[in-house]
Amino acid sequence: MAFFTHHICRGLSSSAVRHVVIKNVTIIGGGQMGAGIAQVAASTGHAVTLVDTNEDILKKAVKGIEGNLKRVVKKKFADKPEAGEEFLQKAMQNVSISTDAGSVVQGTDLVVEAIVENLKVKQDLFGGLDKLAPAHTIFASNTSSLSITDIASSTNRLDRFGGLHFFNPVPVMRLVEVIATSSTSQETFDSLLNFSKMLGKTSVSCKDTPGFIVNRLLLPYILDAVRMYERGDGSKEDIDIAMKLGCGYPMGPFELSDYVGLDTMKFIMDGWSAANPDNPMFAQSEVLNKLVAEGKFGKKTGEGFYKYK
Ligand SMILES: CCCCCCCCCCCCC[C@H](O)CC(=O)SCCNC(=O)CCNC(=O)[C@H](O)C(C)(C)COP(=O)(O)OP(=O)(O)OC[C@H]1O[C@@H](n2cnc3c(N)ncnc32)[C@H](O)[C@@H]1OP(=O)(O)O
Ligand SMILES: NC(=O)c1ccc[n+]([C@@H]2O[C@H](COP(=O)([O-])OP(=O)(O)OC[C@H]3O[C@@H](n4cnc5c(N)ncnc54)[C@H](O)[C@@H]3O)[C@@H](O)[C@H]2O)c1
Repeated sequence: MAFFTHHICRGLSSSAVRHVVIKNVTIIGGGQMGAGIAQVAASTGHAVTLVDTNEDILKKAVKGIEGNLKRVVKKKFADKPEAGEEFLQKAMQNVSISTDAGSVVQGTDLVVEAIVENLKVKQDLFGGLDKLAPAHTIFASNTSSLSITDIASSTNRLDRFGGLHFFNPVPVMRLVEVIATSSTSQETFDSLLNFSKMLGKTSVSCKDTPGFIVNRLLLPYILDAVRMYERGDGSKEDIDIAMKLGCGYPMGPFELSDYVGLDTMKFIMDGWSAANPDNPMFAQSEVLNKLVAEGKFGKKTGEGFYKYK
């Protein structure tokens, strides 16, 4: 099916381009990404339910969202405190939490999944929700590296399934990769593009290929940095400094890996190593495996490549 590119609709009048207006959003996974997506969706007028299996994670997520929004208010409404307070209250009223995904999805327009980077866990989640969500509900995964086609295969709504790959931290990073599979309907694709626009994001699209655009280019870069470090050619500190001062990156590869989460990095690596067993690029990283085995996942656990206070 030929898709509209999101800058040019190929010869069709605007009336032919339809999309579902998304108001109620269920975000599954209250970790780094889910909380960030919830913050942005709630502060742009969407009714958001953040779902996780762990109640404590949900409570921590809501506290983090409120803290981040207070930072936004301090800056954006510096000379309009009342308007700032109203913005904060409205956004927070848009956020609710639940540990019961099955009941929440029965009243939702869009499910955005941001759970652990494991294909079977994602498939099991969507397979169960598919039986409970209304027919019009669109499903989207925030996966970093898995195939949207493979994730969607556990459902019967292949036409209403796509990828929405946000970047960390979601409130700051302006990009969303909007991914259609060969079964995604035009209406679904346009709805996901429109939703991204309503969030204030800039979207790009590409085929449903491993890592989409950014991660397919980011993975080799980070892996080469890790190999350089493992060979003893340079310290992790100097490699980070070199890429920040030499290329203007806000974070070097080791800082970024700690920020993303070494557990997630390992999930991604394991998937790509298994899919490409003969490609030396995806050979396992000893230093990554050791850190993860020791529970050192980076910023989220207080230690990864670096120690955090
Ligand atoms: C190790 C082996 C690896 C094996 C290979 C596997 C590789 C796989 C591929 C990689 C993984 C992919 C992961 C994912 O799918 C894709 C990604 O998300 S990649 C990550 C993209 N993100 C980045 O590159 C982030 C780069 N860093 C930055 O932009 C900045 O450092 C920062 C994080 C924004 C922090 O900015 P600073 O200026 O340093 O610090 P401040 O605290 O002043 O923040 C500035 C500004 O931003 C606001 N802000 C910061 N953090 C948050 C937050 N969490 N939520 C909301 N707002 C935040 C802060 O308020 C400031 O705003 P201001 O107050 O100034 O208006
Ligand atoms: N961390 C990043 O920088 C980043 C960026 C873009 C995309 N992603 C992708 O987003 C997803 C989440 O990443 P993260 O960094 O937020 O992970 P995270 O570990 O911070 O959060 C994952 C959350 O999902 C919850 N969870 C796991 N299984 C669940 C289930 N069956 N039902 C409900 N909740 C469940 C966990 O309790 C946890 O709170 C992954 O697919 C990852 O590849 C991560």
